Amino acid sequence: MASFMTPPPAEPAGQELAIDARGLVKRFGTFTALDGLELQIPRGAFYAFLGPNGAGKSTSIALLTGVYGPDQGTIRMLGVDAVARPLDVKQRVGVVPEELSLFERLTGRQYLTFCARMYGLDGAQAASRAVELLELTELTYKAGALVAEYSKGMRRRLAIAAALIHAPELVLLDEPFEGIDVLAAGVIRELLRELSRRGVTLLLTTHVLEIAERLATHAGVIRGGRMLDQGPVEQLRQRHGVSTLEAVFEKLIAVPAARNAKLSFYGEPAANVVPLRRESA
Ligand SMILES: Nc1ncnc2c1ncn2[C@@H]1O[C@H](COP(=O)(O)OP(=O)(O)OP(=O)(O)O)[C@@H](O)[C@H]1O
Repeated sequence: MASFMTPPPAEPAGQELAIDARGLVKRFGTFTALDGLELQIPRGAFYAFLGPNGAGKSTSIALLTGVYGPDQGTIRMLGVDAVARPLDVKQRVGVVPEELSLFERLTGRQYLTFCARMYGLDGAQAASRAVELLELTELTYKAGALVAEYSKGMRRRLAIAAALIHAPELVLLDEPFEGIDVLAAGVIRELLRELSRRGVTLLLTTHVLEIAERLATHAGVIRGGRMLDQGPVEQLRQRHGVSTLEAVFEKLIAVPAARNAKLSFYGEPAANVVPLRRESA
């Protein structure tokens, strides 16, 4: 596995938070997207940041990474005030945004080398990390092709490679599995697991709770820009008296009424149709 992924300096367990965001408020005009959000992620955690569509996950990531400033609240990342010293934080954090914007007229290899140089790596280091990360994301065969020629899943994998190029201590991934086929998803999952084993702190948003279930040590569920509950996955399961993260999610988020589909303009179900297996409520 990646030779440059040296673990960050050891911290006494449970004593320092990689992300400590308190009372975050973000408004877009009159709409309040984040409404006093609390987000605490211990160093070394693999944190699944969960919530329904529109809950405020991407907005939170935009605030954590300095895309927007908060209207209220504080953000400490890796012990640094991220609002006052955003550049110090950026050097140590990797980000895979949900909406990718890559340089289309570079090849995959050139793009990664460019990102590495932006983070101050020298030419030789940049080139060798690009090669290594192309391999780790199964993109070596596309290294010489223009990004414009990449499929959606390949772009997502390239963005993941780019986020790791400076060996960040903390990586934020907004829907990294979106558009990725099942085989590539396995590759990315193992890469994230390996980063986690090496002490890198990870924040992952995903709507695929099975992925969160398999990877996360910690989780937080938000809705309407507020944290409903967060903590180690085991504690969350116990607290809500259920055995899966999915069940924790469903207990916290009211099941939408739309789930009991009624189709008035179709006829009644035909008598001879084999009923589909009903999902458990
Ligand atoms: N630039 C913006 N201007 C106005 N409203 C915005 C803007 N960005 C986000 N919002 C609103 O803020 C809320 C939170 O959006 P956000 O994208 O953070 O949700 P999310 O949890 O990431 O959702 P999804 O799971 O669908 O990606 C939504 O109601 C959204 O419509």
